[in-house]
Parts: sequence; C-alpha cells; structure tokens
Amino acid sequence: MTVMVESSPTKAGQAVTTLPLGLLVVLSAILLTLAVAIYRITLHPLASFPGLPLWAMTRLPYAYYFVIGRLPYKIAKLHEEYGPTIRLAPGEISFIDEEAWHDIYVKKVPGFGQLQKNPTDWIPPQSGVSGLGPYPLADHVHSRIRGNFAVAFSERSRREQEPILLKHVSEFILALKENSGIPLDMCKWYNFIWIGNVFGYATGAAILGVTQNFWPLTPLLMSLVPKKMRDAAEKHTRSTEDIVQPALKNLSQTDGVSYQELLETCVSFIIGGSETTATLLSGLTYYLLENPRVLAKLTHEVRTSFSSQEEINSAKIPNLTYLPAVLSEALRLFPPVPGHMRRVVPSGHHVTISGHTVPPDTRVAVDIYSTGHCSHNFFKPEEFIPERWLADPPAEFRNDKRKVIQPFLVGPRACIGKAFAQLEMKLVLASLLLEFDLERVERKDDWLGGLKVRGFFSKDPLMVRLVPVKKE
Ligand code: HEM
Repeated sequence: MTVMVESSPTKAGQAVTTLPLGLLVVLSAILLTLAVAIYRITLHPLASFPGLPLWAMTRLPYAYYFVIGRLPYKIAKLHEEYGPTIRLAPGEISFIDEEAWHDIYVKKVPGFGQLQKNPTDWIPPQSGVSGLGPYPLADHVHSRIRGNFAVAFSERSRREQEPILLKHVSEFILALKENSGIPLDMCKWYNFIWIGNVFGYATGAAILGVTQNFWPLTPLLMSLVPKKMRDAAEKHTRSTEDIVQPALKNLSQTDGVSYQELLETCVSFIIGGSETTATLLSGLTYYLLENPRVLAKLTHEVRTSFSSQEEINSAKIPNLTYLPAVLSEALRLFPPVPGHMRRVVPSGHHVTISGHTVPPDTRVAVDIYSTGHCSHNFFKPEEFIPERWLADPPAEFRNDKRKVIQPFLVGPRACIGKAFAQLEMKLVLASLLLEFDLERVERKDDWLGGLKVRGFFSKDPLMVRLVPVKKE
C-alpha cells in the first residue's frame, strides 16, 4: 500500500512534496542491502579471502547453482581460478588441501571440542530423534550410538558378514547373465545389490524392535506376525553376522541405542549404503567404457587372477594392484558424496585452518568434488589415469596430492561403512569383468556432463550391453 504524505510548507512558503512511504521503504531496503553487500566485500572479517565478489556479497549465486544442480562443478571452477582456499558465500570458506581435512574434521578447538555441524543445514527426522547419519548430534550422543554399531563394522565382523555379501554378488551376476545381450541401465542394476542386502537386515531388526517396544506384550505381538517374517526375525536374532545385530543386543539399555535411534541409523544404512556404492560403480563403468586401455588392462588383471567367481573373495582381492588404483581414480573423479560437509567455527573462538585464521561463526568445509578436479592437486585432473595411484606412479604424477582424496570423510564422523563399501565395490567389479565383456550402447549426449547434483548425483540411464565371456 502506498501512503501519500501531505505536502508541507517550507519557511519560504514553498511546498515540498515528500516521497510516498512505500517508495521510501523500498529505497531504504535497497540502500541497506547495498551497504551490507559493500561491507561484506570490504570490512567483513572474511573480506581478504579470495573469490568472486558477488558470491561474497550474497548467497544467491550459491543457491542458484544448487537449484540448477551444477554447484559442485561451479565450485571446482572457482577453486581452479582463485586457489585452494576460497570464499563461497558471505560467511563461508571452502578448502581443498590436505591440511584442511585435519583442521576441520579431526582437530579439537581448545575449550570447545570438535567443530560441529550446523543444525539449520538439515531438516531433522520427523521423529525428532537422530541416529548416525547426516543430522547433527552432540558429541556424547554420537559416540554412544556409533560405539554400538562400531563392532558390526570391525574387521572380524566383516569376515563373518562376507558370505552374505558374496551371496548377493553372485545373485547379482546370475541376474545379469539372464539379461545379457540386451541394453541394460547399469545405474539401476547397481542399486539392486545393496538394497537387497540391507532390507534383509532391516526387516528382522524392525520386527524385533517394534515388538520389544510394547513389552510385556512382545510374545503376543510376535504371534500375530506372519510365520515367514517371524522366522526371519528369529534367524536375525540368532545370527551374529550382520550390521544391526550388535546394536540390537543393547537396545534400550544404558549406553545402548533407543529404538528410534536404531531405526534412524538403519535409514542411513539403506540410503547411504545403496546410493553411494551404486553411484560409484555407475561412474566407474562410464569411465571404463570411455577408456578402453584401462578397461583392457583391468580385465586382464581380473581374468589372470581368477578362473571362477567362487575364487573372488576378500582374501584374494588384495593380491590385485590395478583394481584398487582404478577404484581410487573413480572416487577421485566421481565421488558419490560430492558436496562439502560443513562445520561451524564456534562463537567466541578463532581457529586456524590450513594456516588461515578463521573468525567465529564461519562455515567451513573441504569440498570433496573440487579436491579431485583441480590442477592445484593433480596433474591432468580431468583425465582418468589409474596409474597415478600405483605404488610407483609414472614420473609426471609423482607430485599428485593423493591424500586430499577423502570421499568417506575423516575423523570421528567419517563413514562407518568405508571398508565394507570398498570391499563390496571390488567384489562386484571383479565378478563383473570376469564374467562379461562390457559394450557401450551409443548415446548422442554426454552422460557425465549432463548429470545434475543435489546432494547426490542424479544419474541418467547408463545403457550397457553385457556379453558373457566364453569359457573353454
Ligand atoms: C562409496 C561408498 C560410500 C561413500 C563415498 C560414503 C561416504 C560417506 C560420507 C562422506 C559420510 C559423512 C557424511 C556426513 O558427515 O554427513 C558418510 C557417513 C556415513 N556412512 Fe557412508 N559412504 C559410503 C558407503 C556407506 C555404506 C556401504 C554404509 C553402510 C553400510 C554407509 C554408512 C554411513 C553412515 C551410517 C554414516 C554416518 C556416520 C556417522 O554419523 O558417524 N556408508 N559416508
């Protein structure tokens, strides 16, 4: 609404027409915005950090690139242009060097502790209770929950769980054989492996959890559950070899996890565990098809190391040298979690990150996608060259900063499933190349270049024809 202010006579008797109130408000808002923007690029404590002035003035360009799904690509370009430390928004700094990993995600601030996640970056779970996963948790709550799941991810547990994993890999290969010769969308196929795996676990856990929640009615409720599901839950409680079992034993005990924490963590296992490994395997398949030399070399290593799929297991996989190099190169170029896991510098504290003094309340992160795509860290960064990861890499790659590649994060909040995921991806890849020749089904557009990112890569179909290998 525009309010007209009456004309008022001056001493000289002339009438001065004052501005409509609405216009005054708009003008003041514009002036204030301009003043804030100018402050942010001149006097603001982060003003000396390099970057595009518009990004330092307002978060709008950041939001724009996020909405159109191109944010990681844009941030990588900004790092390439402005260096390993850049200002990404008025109150945010992005890093891509090795030291920053330690300074942000591992080091403790004296008198405060670890840098924390920002609660407003995440929509909390509907239940209001968080488990392991992206949502912020106080250190003591996080370490209690994580402690309950840590046993399930130990080396020993992984060996016990391996038969389950191998069973799912061989079922996956069998299903692919039944569909060989026709174009398959490998992105979808890779998602099936882990989904099948985790749902098996989660069903047992959920049944048991729900009924225990209503103790002393548990026996009655269990009798209402269909026999097939009851047997699954029963088998689940007897087994020691899955990722939920150890936490389930301590359900609702002091220092154990609550039912809701268990469920929320299972959600992270399902989403975090399936989407990530499937994304990596999809990207890797694309890179292999684009680089026939690498595909041929890797296929040769797999087929000279194993003569049947039954031989492929965690004891033999470490004998391969090219396979882990290929996986590392794919994680460098196509990290399944390509964003920046922000932390906040606590109020009243300055911290040193990569030699820079960063003021209180600043958001800081290492940008995972940019670490692998910038020439500050790698020679020929956009090329898929697994040889750079070998124990004795070619001379031109000796200065590559391999330790900046941390797709699973570092520190106490790093991925709990790292070793599990790496084993799973190696088993799948080795089995696939042992059994099939991969043929690209031609596409007109560039699969990789068109992918949008909003948290995860949203993957377009990656059509591949699998030709079974003829065995003598
Ligand atoms: C290539 C595969 C994977 C990648 C790249 C990956 C990456 C990550 C990253 C970057 C984080 C930190 C997220 C944050 O700080 O918000 C994380 C956390 C987590 N990941 Fe993974 N992940 C992978 C596979 C898996 C698998 C297979 C599982 C389950 C079996 C899993 C379970 C989790 C859980 C539960 C957390 C939260 C840990 C905590 O809060 O302490 N991830 N992952």
